[in-house]
Amino acid sequence: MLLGIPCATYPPPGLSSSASSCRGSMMEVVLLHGLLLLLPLAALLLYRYNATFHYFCKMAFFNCWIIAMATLLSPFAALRGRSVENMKLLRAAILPLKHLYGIKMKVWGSEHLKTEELYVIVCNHQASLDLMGMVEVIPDRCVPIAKKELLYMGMVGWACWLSGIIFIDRYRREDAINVISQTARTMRRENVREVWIFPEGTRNQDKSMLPFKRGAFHLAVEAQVPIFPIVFSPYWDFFSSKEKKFTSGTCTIQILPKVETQGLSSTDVPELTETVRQAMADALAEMSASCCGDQSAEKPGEGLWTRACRDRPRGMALTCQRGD
Ligand SMILES: CCCCCCCCCCCCCCC(=O)SCCNC(=O)CCNC(=O)[C@H](O)C(C)(C)COP(=O)(O)OP(=O)(O)OC[C@H]1O[C@@H](n2cnc3c(N)ncnc32)[C@H](O)[C@@H]1OP(=O)(O)O
Ligand SMILES: CCCCCCCC/C=C\CCCCCCCC(=O)OC[C@@H](O)COP(=O)(O)O
Repeated sequence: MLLGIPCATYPPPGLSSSASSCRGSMMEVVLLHGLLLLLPLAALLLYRYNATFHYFCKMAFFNCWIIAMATLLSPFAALRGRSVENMKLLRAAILPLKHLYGIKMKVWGSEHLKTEELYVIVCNHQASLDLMGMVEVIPDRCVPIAKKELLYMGMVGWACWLSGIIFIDRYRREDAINVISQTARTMRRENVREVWIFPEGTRNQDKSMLPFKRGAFHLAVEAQVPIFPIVFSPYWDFFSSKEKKFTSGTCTIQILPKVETQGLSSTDVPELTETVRQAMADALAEMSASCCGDQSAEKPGEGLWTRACRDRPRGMALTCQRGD
């Protein structure tokens, strides 16, 4: 009996001897089963020895994890309605990923965020893996500002919306500015939540950070709240989407001292933006040199905060608490 077809009637009478074709069919089945066993083995070997395959598997797992968790958690989050409280669920869902990927997170300066006042966080943006670092440090009442496209990612979009994530359309400046101004008004009026923005506006794995968009700085100035710059060390050692590399490694997250915006107005925003970017570029250069042996990152060597503190615009209060 082969695949439910009795050998005696397969092949039909009149063709070659039934015994030899029966043997042939058995061979096919054995080969088929062999192939089915070999495929996972080949996949395992490829995963072990082929960096590109390894990269795509890990990225696929990352995305599947996010989709699965969003699907599982959204119904629970929906019970609460749209609320920043749901960020805790997202956080809990993403926290285990670092263990699965063997990525060690080191956080420096977390004491800076232990304050009752509201603030805006600005952070460099390298890849979607940043989510793993974000959940290490994001304060309880903090929501990210994200591109509108995320909202259309099915359950992921719904989970984001339920968690109070603020969406902007990057290609419609007026709309985006309105959303940011509304966020500033809510911060001032309700005094309830912090905001996390990636001021580069897009993912960037180059050695230096992109020029900063100004929305985050207008937001902080309009709301008259301080800015906390956060810098993630480069992922080069363990992750690169260009080189299709994804291994285990260490990421250091440095929370820099706050930059005050009290008394500043929208005319100070360009200088404020540059001051904060420079401080972050300095921190990134130091981290690049120490974590990844890189000496060529943007303007290294002058020391964290040194330039930002020394060169800050007149009237711009910058609280230099480290290495002043
Ligand atoms: C378990 C399930 C889990 C699911 C998990 C999923 C979780 C996901 C959460 C993670 C979210 C991460 C998402 C990351 C992103 O999506 S990054 C992309 C979105 N972010 C940004 O784009 C950054 C914010 N962008 C800005 O701030 C821009 O400034 C913007 C407002 C969009 C305008 O951009 P653009 O025109 O390109 O450039 P400029 O910044 O140069 O601005 C141009 C002029 O406009 C003035 N401006 C800007 N903002 C304001 C403002 N708020 N008020 C007044 N004026 C403003 C700016 O000053 C420029 O004018 P001048 O040149 O100064 O005259
Ligand atoms: C019904 C539609 C179903 C669609 C399913 C989509 C599947 C997507 C799967 C997983 C999504 C994981 C999303 C993690 C989001 C991480 C945030 C992020 O990194 O966004 C990038 C954004 O900052 C900048 O975007 P660009 O660099 O400008 O690009």
